[in-house]
Amino acid sequence: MLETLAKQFKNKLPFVAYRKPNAILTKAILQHDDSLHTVSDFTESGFVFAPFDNTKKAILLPFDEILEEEIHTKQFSEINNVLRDPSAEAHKKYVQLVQKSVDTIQHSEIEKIVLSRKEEISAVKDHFELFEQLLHNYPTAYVYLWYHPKVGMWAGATPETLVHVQGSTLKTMSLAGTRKLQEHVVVSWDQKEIEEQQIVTDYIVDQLKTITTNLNVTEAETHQAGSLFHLCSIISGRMISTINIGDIIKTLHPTPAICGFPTEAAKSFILSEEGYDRKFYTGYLGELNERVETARNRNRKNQENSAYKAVRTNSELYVNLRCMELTHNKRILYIGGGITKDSNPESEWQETLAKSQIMKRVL
Ligand SMILES: C=C(O[C@@H]1C=C(C(=O)O)C=C[C@H]1O)C(=O)O
Repeated sequence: MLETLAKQFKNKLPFVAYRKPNAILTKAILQHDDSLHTVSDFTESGFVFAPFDNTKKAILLPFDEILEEEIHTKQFSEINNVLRDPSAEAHKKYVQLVQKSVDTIQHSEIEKIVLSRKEEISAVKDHFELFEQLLHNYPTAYVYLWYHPKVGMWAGATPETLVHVQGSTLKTMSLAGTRKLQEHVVVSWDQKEIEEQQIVTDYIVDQLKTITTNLNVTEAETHQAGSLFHLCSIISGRMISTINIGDIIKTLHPTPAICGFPTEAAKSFILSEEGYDRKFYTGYLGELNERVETARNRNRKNQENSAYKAVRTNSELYVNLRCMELTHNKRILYIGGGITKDSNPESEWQETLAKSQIMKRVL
């Protein structure tokens, strides 16, 4: 598969390759021309790649050609320890921005702001080697490599589901709070992280309660993502009949896990203060309205007969975190974290350093 993707890239044709969490097979979608398709009403079918800013268009790669294969990976080299830390200037700027966010939260209606920064590193490995290393190191993440000649190339290993929809069944996730893996230390959570994650859960439940039935929320549990831990609850339900995946995306994105709360106030703080364009970082990606045939009644004798088959559409979308943009000579890493009234600027900086290691170890 990797050779086919390399050929597609050489011919400047769009593709995406991805492996779902804990899956064996990697899937690839190859587009046969270089047109730039965008989503208009979410009834389209294809692989969606959407930016953080929901006023901007989401890109769609149609399912022109689908490949599926187990990629046997190996660790190429030792973990990359030679990368320099970000500059003192980057540190100072981020700490100041966190302080400004804490001050804003303490003096306004805003409860949470998710701040982020980017870090540029010279490219060493080839794009496909890097993808292989992501696959090798992060079996429980959604690992992807995405390319469009008119947009660029992105790769990531995200722990966060935006939403999965199978027919009318819906499943989403509330993920927040971060701890670094430490040997022989059992993770424990402070009030700050518990509240931070509860803001996300409450928001999702509130957004979904009028458009779903049978809503169920699990207790927050510790969820491991590479060398990090997060607090996570699963929220599931059934969409009412007048609702489609587009309505669900519009109600959920951007969630307080990657934007803040209340959404509009947090978003305008981010757009005016963060000082750079997040592009597709904290956007979402995945299969949109994939048609899946299912046998309607397993007891029927004639299962071949199409009358006994039902077609439903599935969508499986993930939040674009632990990701980077790949240019011919650079890897641009995007990293962030949630700020609340109790955030400590230096700890928030350390959190972004820990998160950046997820990408740095495969560079
Ligand atoms: C924003 C990021 O992660 C999000 C923020 C988290 C936090 O604030 O603790 C945890 C998981 C994600 O929902 C990121 O990884 O860049």
